[in-house]
Amino acid sequence: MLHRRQFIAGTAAGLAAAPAFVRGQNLNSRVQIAGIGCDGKGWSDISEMHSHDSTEMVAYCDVDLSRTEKVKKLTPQAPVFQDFREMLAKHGDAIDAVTVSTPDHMHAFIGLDAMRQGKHVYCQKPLTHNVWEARQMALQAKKSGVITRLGNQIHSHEFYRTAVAAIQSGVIGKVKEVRSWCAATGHGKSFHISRPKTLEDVPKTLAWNLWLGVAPERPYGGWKIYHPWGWRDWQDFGNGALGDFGCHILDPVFTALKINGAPLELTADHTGLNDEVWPAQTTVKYVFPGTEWTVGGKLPITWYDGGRLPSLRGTDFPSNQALPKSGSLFVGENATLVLPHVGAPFVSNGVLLDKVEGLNHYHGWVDGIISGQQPSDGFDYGGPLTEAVLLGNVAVRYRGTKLTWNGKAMQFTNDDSANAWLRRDYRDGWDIAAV
Ligand SMILES: NC(=O)C1=CN([C@@H]2O[C@H](COP(=O)(O)OP(=O)(O)OC[C@H]3O[C@@H](n4cnc5c(N)ncnc54)[C@H](OP(=O)(O)O)[C@@H]3O)[C@@H](O)[C@H]2O)C=CC1
Ligand SMILES: O=C1CO[C@H](CO)[C@@H](O)[C@@H]1O
Repeated sequence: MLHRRQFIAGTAAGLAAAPAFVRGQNLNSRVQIAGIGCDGKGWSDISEMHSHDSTEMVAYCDVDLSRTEKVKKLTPQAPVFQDFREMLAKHGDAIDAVTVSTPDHMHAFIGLDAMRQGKHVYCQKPLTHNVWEARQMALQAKKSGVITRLGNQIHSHEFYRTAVAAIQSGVIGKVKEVRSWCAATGHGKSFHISRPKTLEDVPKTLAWNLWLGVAPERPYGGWKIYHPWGWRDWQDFGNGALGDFGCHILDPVFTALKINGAPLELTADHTGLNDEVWPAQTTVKYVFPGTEWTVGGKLPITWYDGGRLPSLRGTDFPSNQALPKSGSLFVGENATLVLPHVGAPFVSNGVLLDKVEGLNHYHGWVDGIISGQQPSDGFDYGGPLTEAVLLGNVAVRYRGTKLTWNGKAMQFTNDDSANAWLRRDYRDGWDIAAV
């Protein structure tokens, strides 16, 4: 039998073309994973992958070495890098798969490069920072034949799975309309109007240029101005509350109603936008094509964030009953289903729902690599979901204007200027090639 390394070396030439899961099937060993982004959500992604019986964490990468203490304790033998490109170049033979848990602006740059090298990818939500990148991620996953999963772990949670099964059992009838909302008002910076004036020195452990990556240059502002965590509200790095929570809260809507098409049109309203940060409160009215689980040819879905709440309660939903802080209302022909964000779903007519067991989302990806079966929520699904979410932030730039969208052509059809917001200009040396 070939040694693992020999096997990989022997097949490396054909790797990009061959389905990469072939490696996992023939290894007779563990799935060897590298974690990119080691703290914050990265730490939970890494520890969950590590807890699978058939994995080995073989390398780590984080642009800030001060944030790698936990992974060094977890597997002291695994090398730690600051630049994922160096990690893949020097250690790539030992790596079957990667987790990408960096801030959003780097997901596509890293994820595409990894998939082009035949690595399976588990990537945090939203899948990318802009619509074009989401399309490229889905195309590359298909081209490389790798096993992918979006890191919206609640997709596999008992509550979301229960709601999906209930809707598909017909308990509320076909769905007429959906309202989804999120209490978050960004992450505390959505009222800032400009960048910090006082700048702190870059910590010695942090490679600021690598943190910036594809984004335009700007000085390191200080702890939590951008890194870690604070990047979410800034347009160059994150996508505000919609980008942060859309792929969580809209996920059961997409899964339950089998939405796999792009919206037909969308209109946004909000509390104000500058050139730097996303608005504090946003509403996006989408119209999607109807599906087998909806009434008629069109499905309205409305998104609210920053504490805005839906006014429409739907069939039989008592107007004095409080809505959860975040969640979705599925207005059906016969009743309304309320799905709190990570809360037990309930139906307005009091029908008790059959509980569906939750699954380990992270392990589902590893099991997919081992079996060669793409789990639900791969980039073929996470790409379109992310596109829909991020289209909302394009509409935010055209407050009050209805934008019509041709998903297949990836184009707005009634305002060409909006098409410029589908992707960004990449910093010199950080370009992303189309698939
Ligand atoms: N699924 C979920 O429930 C959650 C998902 N997320 C998602 O996870 C991702 C990360 O968010 P979060 O952990 O809160 O962010 P943080 O800023 O706290 O952490 C990101 C980590 O990635 C590192 N990093 C940044 N850029 C790179 C790079 N180019 N290469 C390698 N490492 C890098 C950071 O280092 P540094 O210290 O320099 O910033 C840090 O350790 C986001 O996409 C977010 O949306 C977040 C929370 C929950
Ligand atoms: O996905 C996420 C889940 O919740 C966090 C807040 O508590 C978010 O900020 C994060 O990005």
